[in-house]
Amino acid sequence: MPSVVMAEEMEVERKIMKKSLLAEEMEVEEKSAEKKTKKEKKSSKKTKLTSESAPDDSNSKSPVKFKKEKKRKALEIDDEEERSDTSSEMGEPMNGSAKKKKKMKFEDGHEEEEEEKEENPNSVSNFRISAPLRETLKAKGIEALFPIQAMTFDTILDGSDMIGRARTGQGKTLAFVLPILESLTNGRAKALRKTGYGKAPSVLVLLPTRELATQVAADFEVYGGALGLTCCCLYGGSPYPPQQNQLKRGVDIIVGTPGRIKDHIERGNIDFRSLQFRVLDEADEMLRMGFVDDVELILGKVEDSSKVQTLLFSATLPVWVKQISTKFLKPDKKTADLVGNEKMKASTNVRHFVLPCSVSARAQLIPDIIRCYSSGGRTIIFTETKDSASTLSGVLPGARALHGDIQQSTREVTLNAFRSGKFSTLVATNVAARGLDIDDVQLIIQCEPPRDVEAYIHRSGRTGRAGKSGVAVMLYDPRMSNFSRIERESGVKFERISAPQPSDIAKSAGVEAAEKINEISDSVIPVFKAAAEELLNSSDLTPTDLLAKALANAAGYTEIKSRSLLTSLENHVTVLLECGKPIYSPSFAYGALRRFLPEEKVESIKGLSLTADGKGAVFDVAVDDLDAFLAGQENAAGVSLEVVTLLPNLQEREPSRGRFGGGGGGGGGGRGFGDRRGARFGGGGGGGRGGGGRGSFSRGRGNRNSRW
Ligand SMILES: Nc1ncnc2c1ncn2[C@@H]1O[C@H](COP(=O)(O)OP(=O)(O)OP(=O)(O)O)[C@@H](O)[C@H]1O
Repeated sequence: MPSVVMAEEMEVERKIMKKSLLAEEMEVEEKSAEKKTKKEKKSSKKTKLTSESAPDDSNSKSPVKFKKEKKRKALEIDDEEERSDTSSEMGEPMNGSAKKKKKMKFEDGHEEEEEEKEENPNSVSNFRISAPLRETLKAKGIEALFPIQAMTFDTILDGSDMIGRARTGQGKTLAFVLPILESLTNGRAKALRKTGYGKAPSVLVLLPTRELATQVAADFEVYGGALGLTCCCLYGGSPYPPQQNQLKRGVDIIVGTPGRIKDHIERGNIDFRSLQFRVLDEADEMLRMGFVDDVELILGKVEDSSKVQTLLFSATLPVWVKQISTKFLKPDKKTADLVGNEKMKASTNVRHFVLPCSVSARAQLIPDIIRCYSSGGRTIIFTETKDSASTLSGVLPGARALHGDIQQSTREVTLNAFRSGKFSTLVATNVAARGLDIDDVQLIIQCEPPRDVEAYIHRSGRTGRAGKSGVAVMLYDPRMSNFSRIERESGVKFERISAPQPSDIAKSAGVEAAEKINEISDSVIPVFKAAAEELLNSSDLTPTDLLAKALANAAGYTEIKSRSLLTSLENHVTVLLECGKPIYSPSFAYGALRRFLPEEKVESIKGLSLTADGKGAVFDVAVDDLDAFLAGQENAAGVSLEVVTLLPNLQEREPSRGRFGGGGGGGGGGRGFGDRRGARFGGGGGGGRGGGGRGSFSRGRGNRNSRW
């Protein structure tokens, strides 16, 4: 699978932009402002750090700080339009050093370009990060901050409320963890932090799921632990006493889900009088899940919220969340938005595919998708319901399920086993959609288009993290689902693929089997030689054909089944019907078939779709019925049937009526039998399911986790 590679020139330009951004911040730190060139100042205007209102300068500000604020003020971009030019290039994490080209002149007069290493402006050493934290980052392989981290670090450390948004896998967690820890140990919050037995917490982090809470708490434990700070994780489904005891002994940081934290507040276990930071991670999901009342109640427990810094992070921030956030954040909050109004909201490190597949063919098809697209890494499969996660995990070899009905202790065991590579296919509901950061997840399969675009963005974002590449395949049943709204709202241009054919998969299995034969010790030859000679002498097949059968056997194949293009069913083929005149509707196509086929055969066809040029219809037929179909056409003048192995352009389905649109919805025209994996369907916008955005969010706790 080709990885997503960025053009070198873009890379260099991006790094220059990043440099100017950092230089902007460093200017405040050091008094070396004069060294900055005009060019840097100009390009630094691309900084997307925005302020909702002028920062309050009234508090004791050093001249240096004042200068910084003044400068920031000059950069303020208040209107959405200006924000929309947020550069995704800036949003891409980069590691190591930037490279620039240096011209070398040789004695004979010829010149050569040489790449010269330049210090990464986002290098950890360029930030106010103390030695123990620097060392811990280094031990984790982190030597430079990712863009969202570089953009928010000083702002948070200097005391501002902040909204942070960057695409999935770009390091939003450390974007709040690092400045909070520095503030508590060396910065503004140090003086106010409580110490000793029974200390009240300084930090509260709220997250939507237990798994995510555990993960973020682990980061606080690793990095905070290096600074002598303690953390406890509070989530439902686990016993109260250990959590109560930890709170009693005193902790610096509390991470958890709103329901359990609220319960602890009601039991009088948490004292928020010393709280200095509140973080809402995956804020939109938490509010959407019906936690809004709990969140409000919890945040409302802080007596003087003007003294507390509130930070809100997510890869998706629908407008309604931004509106709510005004309740929780101060008016002069800053925004670092690396997505902004850019069209592409999902990860740019992921290849996004869609594949037509009927519900009944899923279990057959998924193992082949994994074989073709997982590059030997881990796969997460998302289902819409808990039931289908359980069912699917039961039929997929070596897969395990994760959803809200599974006991918390089992959920933890499952996730740990997946993380540590004990099994490689996790079938999950949306409990695993947000935030989970698991190494080497190469492939995401979504069994059907999710209900909202945010779910698509977060699910597909479980791969392609921290600058690595990944693949997301979304299945859809052409008769039941439609992905045009997700395509439109996420900005993803899906690559249309059809099911990997068993023969393709068998071929690669054959290559693997042949490689393995070379690894087998010669010691087996004397033992098997007699049988081999006997086979050669008694068979009519050539030695090559016999060896091919032996390889098939070694790869576990006794026969090759075909798979249809429309519904991905085994032992089905896809057939193109033409009548010598336009086919305007599916019923017209059915009518044409009825002219020469008995009703039960017509009823047996699957996935009938009209071609985008309006001249044909395609459908899937059982291999056993194919002869009857082809023989029947002889008796129907003007009708022709042809087995196809590449999917033609199809008309976009009209979702509201559950039928196919007639007339010119196709776009692209022509039959377009292109590359099988890239076979494109008719374009056209299509209304999408229900259309429109979400107007409201649910309140109360009643509905959370109900489906997943
Ligand atoms: N500066 C860095 N250098 C290298 N790796 C990093 C850096 N910052 C974070 N990472 C790694 O990047 C991965 C993704 O980080 P993180 O989980 O914080 O992403 P995210 O933006 O919160 O994603 P999501 O939106 O899916 O929650 C993690 O494995 C993390 O350790």
